[in-house]
Amino acid sequence: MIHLPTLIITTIILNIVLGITLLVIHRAIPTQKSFKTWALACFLFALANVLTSLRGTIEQPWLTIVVADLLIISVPLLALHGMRQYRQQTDVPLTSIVVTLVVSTILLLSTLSIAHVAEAMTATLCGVIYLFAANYLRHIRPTPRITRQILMGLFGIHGLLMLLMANTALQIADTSETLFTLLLMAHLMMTTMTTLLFPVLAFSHNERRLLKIAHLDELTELFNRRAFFEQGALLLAQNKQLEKPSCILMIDLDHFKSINDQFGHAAGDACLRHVAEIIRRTMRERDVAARIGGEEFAIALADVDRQQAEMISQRLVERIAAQSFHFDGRDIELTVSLGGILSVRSTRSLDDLLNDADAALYAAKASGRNQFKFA
Ligand SMILES: Nc1nc2c(ncn2[C@@H]2O[C@H](COP(=O)(O)OP(=O)(O)OP(=O)(O)O)[C@@H](O)[C@H]2O)c(=O)[nH]1
Repeated sequence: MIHLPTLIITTIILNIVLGITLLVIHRAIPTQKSFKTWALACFLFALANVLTSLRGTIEQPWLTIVVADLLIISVPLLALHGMRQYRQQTDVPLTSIVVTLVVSTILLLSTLSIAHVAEAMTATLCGVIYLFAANYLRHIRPTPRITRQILMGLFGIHGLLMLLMANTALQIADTSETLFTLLLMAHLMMTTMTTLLFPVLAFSHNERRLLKIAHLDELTELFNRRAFFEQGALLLAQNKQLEKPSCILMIDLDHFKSINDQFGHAAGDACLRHVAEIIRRTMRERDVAARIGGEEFAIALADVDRQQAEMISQRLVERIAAQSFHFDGRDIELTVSLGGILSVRSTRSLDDLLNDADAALYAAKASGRNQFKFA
């Protein structure tokens, strides 16, 4: 079993190294202030550990408990602040940090005489902030799902662990030091892994952002026409290699001109975003969905048979018709027509399949709209 002093020294050294690493990254990309914030969090964590370890040596509880605990609380606060800076790419007000630290100071001063209660309170606060941060990560997009999920998991575990630490601190009299050391070790591992993952999150986020500029339709954030031809062709090639059928769907809003005329262009844009969102929610990870023209969407489906393709098409048409759309307090009736083509041997080009899907779409329009047809 690792000794508590060894663990604390390891924590201090590791956090200083991590902090320096994050500062180096910040020097390389000075516009990303979040790295400086995360570096500060590491240094404060190291300092907090120095102060905490002095608890048995110097009789200055305001320093070894109040200041140390405030530093510990500021660590998840700064991690969260860095994520907010990252998401918003602007200066983020420090209000929430200041308010939390002021409230914490008051609570710490009032519980100072009962050290375990102060410790439990600090751990509880940290736990809650980590859980909040785990939830906040859901909003950082367009980051790859896996990076986000790992970080969310780490923050979540970290939050629960801190709550467990709070509980342990309250019962410290009957709890062995071993459990506390174990918890501290897990806490240390979490901090290290989270800090190491921040740059990964940031770089993959940046890469996604560049990808987004080149490949995404600005209005709907689905793929644009060019990206559809690239990604769709790739999917067809994969299907061909796996000897799986390929399916292309084309979707066109019904009477969209009259929606624009009646409710205005902004309402028309909102309708397009609404339809895109339903498409996004209906698609699976490997499907390729795009806005390929003004009010025209195309989808290449991965790995479906005729029955599944028809089920997806029906679901899309029905969902769009069923979900009433409101804009500026007014109800807009929105339906789409859908044309599909399923090529069993997948030897045909994307262009070719799109033409057939377009013909089927035309047939769906001719048959009265708000329906799907397959070629
Ligand atoms: N708001 C908005 N309108 C667009 C956009 N791109 C194209 N449009 C409009 O979409 C309308 C398309 O109209 P049409 O091609 O006549 O088709 P429709 O009225 O939907 O009729 P059907 O397709 O036959 O049901 C035109 O009025 C375009 O101005 C866009 O990005 N935003």
